[in-house]
Amino acid sequence: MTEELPARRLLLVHAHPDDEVIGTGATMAHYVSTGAHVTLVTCTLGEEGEIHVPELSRLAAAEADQLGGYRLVEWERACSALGVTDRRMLGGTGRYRDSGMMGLPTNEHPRAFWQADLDEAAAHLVEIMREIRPQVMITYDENGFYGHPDHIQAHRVAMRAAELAGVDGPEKIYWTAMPLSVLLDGMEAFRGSESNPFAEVEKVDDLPFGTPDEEIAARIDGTDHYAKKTAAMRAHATQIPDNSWLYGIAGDFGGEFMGVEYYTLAKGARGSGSGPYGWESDLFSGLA
Ligand SMILES: CC(=O)N[C@H]1[C@@H](O[C@@H]2[C@H](O)[C@H](O)[C@@H](O)[C@H](O)[C@H]2O)O[C@H](CO)[C@@H](O)[C@@H]1O
Ligand SMILES: [Zn+2]
Repeated sequence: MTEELPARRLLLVHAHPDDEVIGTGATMAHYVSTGAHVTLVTCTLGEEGEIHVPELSRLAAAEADQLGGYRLVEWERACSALGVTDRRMLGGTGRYRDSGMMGLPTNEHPRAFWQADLDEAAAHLVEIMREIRPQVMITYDENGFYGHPDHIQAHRVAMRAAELAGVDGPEKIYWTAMPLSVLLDGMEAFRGSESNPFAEVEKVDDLPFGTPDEEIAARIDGTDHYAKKTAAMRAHATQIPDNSWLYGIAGDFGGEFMGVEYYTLAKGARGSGSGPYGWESDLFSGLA
């Protein structure tokens, strides 16, 4: 199968519809534009999410429980905006359910991803790895970037699958990250602004995420694709309201802020890089 695919193949493992764009949208659009094969695997339909579109409020889990189906459509539209055609739901559409925020009763739902059997869930991903044989995989760190149970489980399943897949698994594994210097710039840029996501944050260490700059391995500049990322964010209207601070960043910083995404390297050898910490500008750097 892989002989029919492009030489460079990137696999991304995300928890909910909208995670793909928020954390890695510019990276996905960038690699699609370079001719790489980009495969997105999303683990749940986001059934327990909020709804920021009032006329859709009755789709909520506590009412019609139809939000998952609606977010599937949002996810398809967002992937189309990014140019990502190979997009899959782990184990098939609806196999694993959004677990809700940590500690909520929804964590105990029988189909909650947080309850998934690790090797059974990983086996679904191994199947995709054996088909695609990605050289590079992107997922979250052990804390799921910010501690959501589905993000933590996505990390565990992705790392377990890479272990089980052996030679068919990725040679390099990256975890999404945000450099502390970028967070500090963001706190400064938003100081005093109306929709300030950092309003309650006294110091950067109070945030559930943030990585020392020297621990970052790659900085992917997808500023050329910032408009695609913004269009993909707009596709996720139930999760990202028009007045979201994410658009505020885009407005103030343009592509510079929203179009650049950062990663730590969890597996594989770092390729050539630049700057004070040798940040790679290509996730496939150093691969044959
Ligand atoms: C980006 C992300 O992972 N979003 C998740 C998250 O959404 C949060 C949740 O609705 C919370 O109640 C809000 O206060 C917070 O602002 C949201 O980011 O968790 C949802 C439920 O598991 C999930 O559907 C959504 O995709
Ligand atoms: Zn998520």
